[in-house]
This record gives sequence, C-alpha cells and structure tokens, in this order.
Amino acid sequence: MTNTATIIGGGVIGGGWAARFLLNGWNVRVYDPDPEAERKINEVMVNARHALPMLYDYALPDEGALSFHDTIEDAVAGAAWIQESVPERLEIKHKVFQEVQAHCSTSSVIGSSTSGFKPSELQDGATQPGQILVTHPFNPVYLLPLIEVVPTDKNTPETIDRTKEILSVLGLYPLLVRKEIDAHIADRFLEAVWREALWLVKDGIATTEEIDNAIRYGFGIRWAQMGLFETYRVAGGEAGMKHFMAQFGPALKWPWTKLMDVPEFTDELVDLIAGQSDDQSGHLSIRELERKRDNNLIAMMRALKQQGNAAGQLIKDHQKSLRPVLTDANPIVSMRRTVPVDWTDVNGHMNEGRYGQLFSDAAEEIMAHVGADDDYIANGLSYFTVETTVKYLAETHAGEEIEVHTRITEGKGKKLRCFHEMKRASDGELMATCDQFMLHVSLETRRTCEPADHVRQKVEALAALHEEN
Ligand SMILES: NC(=O)C1=CN([C@@H]2O[C@H](COP(=O)(O)OP(=O)(O)OC[C@H]3O[C@@H](n4cnc5c(N)ncnc54)[C@H](O)[C@@H]3O)[C@@H](O)[C@H]2O)C=CC1
Ligand SMILES: C[N+](C)(C)CC(=O)CC(=O)[O-]
Repeated sequence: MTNTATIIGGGVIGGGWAARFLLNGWNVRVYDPDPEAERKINEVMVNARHALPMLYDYALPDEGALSFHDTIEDAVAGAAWIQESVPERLEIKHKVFQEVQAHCSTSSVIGSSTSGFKPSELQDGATQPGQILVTHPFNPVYLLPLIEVVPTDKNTPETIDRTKEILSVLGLYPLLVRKEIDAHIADRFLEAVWREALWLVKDGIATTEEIDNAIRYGFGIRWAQMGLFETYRVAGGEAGMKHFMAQFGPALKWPWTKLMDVPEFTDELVDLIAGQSDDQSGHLSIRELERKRDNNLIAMMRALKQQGNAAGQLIKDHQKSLRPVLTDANPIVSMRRTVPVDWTDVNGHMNEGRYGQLFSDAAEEIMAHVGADDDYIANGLSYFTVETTVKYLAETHAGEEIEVHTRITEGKGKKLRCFHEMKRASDGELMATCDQFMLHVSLETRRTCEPADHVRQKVEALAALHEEN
C-alpha cells in the first residue's frame, strides 16, 4: 500500500517536502489556505522532477499522487507522516497542531519544519505532545539531505526511531539533536555567519557580492566535504587539533568577530574537542585526511566547472589559457592531461566510459584544429560521431598523466575518421586505441552536409600527411 504524507503549509519548505515525498513514491495531501498554493507546489515539482532523479544512477519509484484539501481534517486522513511548514509564528503552529491532533491517527508522526522553536515550545498545550517533534529541513528540501530531528523527553524512543526510519527511506539524513536549543545546530551557524555578514555590510567593509565570493571561492567548498572540525584538524598539521587550538586559541580574545561571547579555552574544553576529534578522524593520518580532502575538493570543483559556477567558472577560464595550440605533426598530440579522481571506478582504475570522454575531447581538439571550432559550431556546422571502436590495452589510474596521439585516417567530403592512441606520458606505453568515424552535419537540419571549404581542405591535407605512416 502506498504511504501517505500530509503537508500543512505549502510554501517554500512545504513545497520542497511535498516534492521529496512524491518523488519517493508517497501520496501527498496538502492543506494551505493560500489559493496560490497549488500553482506554487506544481512549480516546485517541475524543478524537483528535473533535479532529484539526477542524483541517482537508478530510477526513482513511480511518483505518488498529489491532492489539495480544503480542511486539515480532510488533509490528514490516512497520513503516516504530517509535516507542519506554516510561518515561523508559535501561535499559528499551536493552532495547527490542535486541529491536526483532533483528526489525525495517533500513530502519525507530526514533524515541524521550524527553524528555531524548541520542540518543548511546540508541544506546549498539545493534546498528545509526544507525537510532535522538530524535523528541520534545508532548502531545497527535495535535494539537501539534512533533517535535524529534535525530540523532547515526551517523545518515546519508538517515535524517534520511526521518525528516523521514515526520513532515511526518503533518502534524507536524520541528525538527532541530543538536547533542545533555540535554532537547533545548523541554524546557529547560519545565524552567526549571517550576523557577521550584516555587520560587514553595515560597516562598509564588504558588499553582499564580496561576502558571497569569500564563501563560495574558499571555505564554503571546504565545509561541504569535511565540515568544521575535521577541516581544522587538518589545518593543525601533523600535530592535529590540539595544535590548531593552541595556535588560534588567543584569537578568541582578539576582535576577530562581533560575536564576542566565546567560551574560555580551558584544558577541559581543549581535551573535550581534541578527544572528540580523535574519535571522529583519528583512524586517518593527517596526510590521509589531506588526500581525502583534496580528492573531495577536486570532485566538487570539477562539478562546479561543468556548471560554470563561481570557483568552477574560474577553473574554466583558467583552463582556456592552458589549452595547447596543436601542430601539424604525424601524429598530432591532440590531448595531454591527468586522469581526474572522479573518472575512476570500483576497480580503482579509469572507467571504460571515460575513455569515450577522453577520445571525444581529443576529437574536439582535432575539430578545432581543422577549423570546426567554437565559432564554426555557433554558425550551425559541426561533426557528429557515428561509430567508435575502443580497445583497452593497459590500466590507468587517477593522477596519471596521459596523452592522445591522433591520425586522420580518412578525410574526404563529409567523412572524418580519426585513429587515436592513448599513451602513458611518462614512458609512452600504449594504453588504449580508438577508431572514431565522424560525419559533418548541419546543426539546423541535424543531417549530414558538406563542410566549409577551409575545413575540407585542412582535413584533406592532414589525411594526406597522416597517410605517410
Ligand atoms: N525558508 C527557509 O529557508 C526555511 C524555512 N523553514 C521553516 O519552514 C516553515 C515554513 O517556512 P517557509 O516555507 O519559508 O514559509 P512560506 O511563507 O514560504 O510558506 C508558509 C506557507 O504556510 C501557509 N500557511 C499560513 N498559515 C497557514 C495555516 N494556518 N495552515 C496551513 N498553511 C498555512 C502560507 O499560505 C504559506 O504558503 C517555517 O517554520 C520556517 O522557519 C525551515 C527551513 C528553511
Ligand atoms: C534562514 N533560515 C533560518 C530559515 C534557514 C533555515 O532554517 C535552514 C536553511 O535552509 O537554510
């Protein structure tokens, strides 16, 4: 039987929750008095359907059914999970819980998206307080996995387990907050950074864009892969966390922040932090952690490069200056590069799919060399590959430098055939070959056509040169 979730309040966050449930095969019933709610949720769904499936290598379950309801009573019928996402006002949330609990099953989980209220404040005056707990998400809920689960002692261990279990089934990461506190864990950081940023803007130190750049070109990328403490453990060098705290401890007394209410770095606190850091990361040496960090950063920055975003666009621009100018040799060295970490697979070597990428990139360099460059393509002419034969001859691994040597083995009219040899740069060992047959096309009709004269002539000249093998 399909599970049912009820979303009370279908704004930014409620819409994200609805999408997360629907795309994981749950039926979703929405209650929101705003007449625009249905349109807004349907718009969120368009983005979510585009985004969430791309995270996975396998298809998601069939989407659940979405329905809108005029009353809370109707909306909560049959719901295993009820997610409250109404505005951050305690009196509105209390009123909603009263009505929800008057009609829902006593076995439903009632999660609140509240950014900052403590669960005990939410439970205050409730008919069945133990049914309500904080399940605080992060925008966009359909993509970001963190859910802060904040219970009180009124919630039974069974309720907490069930909550965590359902969230996990939805692909979410339930982080149990062991003690309730205003704004939970993550929003306390966001608040600290937000408040500092407000001061920097107000005091004319930085613009909003400069602040965003300070985050996204540097520590923001770092945080995404190692968080705060593991990052600082590595920053302590071989001596680790204790050294980091000894070095930067005095800064707690310096005016490095507007938030001057800081804890004293007593021996007890230093030992507590260093001990927890050892438990968390002590199984890896600093060098291993550095390697892990670097591999993560490479994978993330290469993903950002693909999207042309901030640090990724920077790499893209810089890489233009690294692009070699090809020369008319026999063969042409069409590509020289290092195997990146995200090209390897379960066997620890370059995945066969990436050979296709490598030879395709080499072919693009050859295309540009014969005049089928970015401007030519922008004018509606290009080459499409119609056949490739790849032979895998020796393994290659992340970090290895490789070259592609290319010969044009057929170059007449619409036809362009390349024979690529992938070699290890250090000793020239042949590692793979690719016989690639391309046809010249019009990007308008998507059908073959004759190339422009200058391209045809260049292709023919290179084919003649490469015949002399
Ligand atoms: N926007 C954000 O970045 C995040 C917000 N949250 C929390 O999620 C909750 C909702 O915030 P948003 O979605 O941003 O607000 P929002 O303003 O986008 O959506 C609130 C929705 O609740 C509806 N609503 C108002 N009164 C209602 C009622 N009595 N019954 C049912 N629906 C009602 C409104 O029509 C609106 O569609 C808040 O508690 C907020 O702190 C949590 C994480 C992030
Ligand atoms: C600004 N905020 C307090 C509403 C932020 C959150 O609660 C979490 C998020 O998505 O940033």
